[in-house]
Amino acid sequence: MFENLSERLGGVFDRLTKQGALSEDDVRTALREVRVALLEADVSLPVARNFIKAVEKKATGAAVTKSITPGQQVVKIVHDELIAVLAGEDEDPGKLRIDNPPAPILMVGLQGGGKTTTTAKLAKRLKERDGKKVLMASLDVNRPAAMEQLEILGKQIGVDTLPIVKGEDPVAIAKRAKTQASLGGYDVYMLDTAGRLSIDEELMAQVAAVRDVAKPRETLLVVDGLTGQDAVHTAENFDNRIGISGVVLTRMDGDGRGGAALSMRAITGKPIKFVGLGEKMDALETFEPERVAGRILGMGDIVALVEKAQATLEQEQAERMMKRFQKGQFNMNDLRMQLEQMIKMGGMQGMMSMMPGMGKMAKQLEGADIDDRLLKQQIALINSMTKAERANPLILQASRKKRIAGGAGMDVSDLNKLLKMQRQMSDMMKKMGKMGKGGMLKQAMRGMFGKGGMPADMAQGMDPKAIEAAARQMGGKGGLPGLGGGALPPGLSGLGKKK
Ligand SMILES: Nc1nc2c(ncn2[C@@H]2O[C@H](COP(=O)(O)OP(=O)(O)OP(=O)(O)O)[C@@H](O)[C@H]2O)c(=O)[nH]1
Repeated sequence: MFENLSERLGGVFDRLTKQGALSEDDVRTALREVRVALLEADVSLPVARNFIKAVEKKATGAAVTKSITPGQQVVKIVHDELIAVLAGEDEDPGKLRIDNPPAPILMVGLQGGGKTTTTAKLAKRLKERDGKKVLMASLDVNRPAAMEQLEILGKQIGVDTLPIVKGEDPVAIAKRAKTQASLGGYDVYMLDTAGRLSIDEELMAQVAAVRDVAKPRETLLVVDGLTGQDAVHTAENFDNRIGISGVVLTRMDGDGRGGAALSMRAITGKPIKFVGLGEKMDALETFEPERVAGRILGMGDIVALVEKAQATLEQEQAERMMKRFQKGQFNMNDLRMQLEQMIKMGGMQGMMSMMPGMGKMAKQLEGADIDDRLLKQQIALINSMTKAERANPLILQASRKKRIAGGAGMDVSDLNKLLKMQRQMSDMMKKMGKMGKGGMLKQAMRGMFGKGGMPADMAQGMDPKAIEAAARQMGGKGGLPGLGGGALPPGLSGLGKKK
């Protein structure tokens, strides 16, 4: 149902194959296409616009791990955002309020949307999955065939229907259904109201009158998912007049554009509880945002791959480094990894904005024209060392230093700064390792390599005094606000100074 969107996005994402953090241009190009694709999938303009805005914010400068491409990263961000919009706050969309038996469920919608079919499908589901005793009643007095249709479906699925009494009005039928449900020991009774070709006053008044006597626990709007924006308007109308608790989108098995789901959730704010996927009585499924998002993108594999790559890489790296740090080992390879990680996290600024108490500093850096140049130069210095030198920088004598600096096109004084930085970080690691018996280090590592930089739980898990002590150990003359003493190794305090 979302072929258009997936094909288009596939094309865009294929082009984004470079490594490194995502540049604004990469993201913008991709998002322009995403937006067109959303509109083509019948997502309404304001919804598409807001969607793009949210993704843009998350994607620009997003960290990219080694084993995935920026394109894959964008897919993941778009995917996550789709889920966020589709799911809203609902935890379990398929769960209905059917406490206090008999619980009334009111089914509303336009004619031909699939209301009667969905009533029966849902009754079958409640009976079979939840073991509920269900009674169904047709309130469609305008079309006697509709009442018979429900009766036939009831027999087919083994669910009772309220006997048809000719000449009764919908409110009277609703009252009779309630009485029969109470007397018969039913858990649920479902009221299938009459449909109209379009929304009209008479229809709304009739449904409102039924609602007032039945006081439904759930009022489910059944709409044809293929009608796109019309379905969204219908939902808005029914919600304003009757008040709905959820939506069932039918005909999602068709080959329509399907963007209605996204607009529906974003515009009405009502949860999509079920989707109809065919004419058969079993063709009703709980609405699963992950599945729909996967279908919209047609890229479930990539998303899983990205998640797996990130998780494995992060965990392996974190564990390996933690073991070394606990022993107080911190050589040039470790330093290089740290510097690379900093670049991936959006440079100094990006990293600091993720660290507790350092948001202010990140702001100050904003105007300071800092790029990743210094970090890259430091990495270049490390790269021009031999394997033995990286593992044990203590062996670096004057001649080696000259060779290394020359190889990286820098001065020996730059290399000395880098060496000092490595020594201080190594000392710090030793102290931190002893201090918290690994506890603090573990937190710090998880913060560096876990999801999304430094999580809030890191700040919570840390003793403020320990943070201060560590900050003091990290040295540096220009102390950072929010972290007691200086927090940056001296080599890094030269950031931003143009060479
Ligand atoms: N492919 C497909 N067909 C469906 C789905 N849900 C309902 N239908 C079909 O749509 C047609 C109309 O469904 P009804 O349940 O009679 O529609 P209604 O909203 O009750 O219509 P009125 O009773 O006239 O108000 C039937 O042929 C159903 O089998 C679905 O999810 N997928």
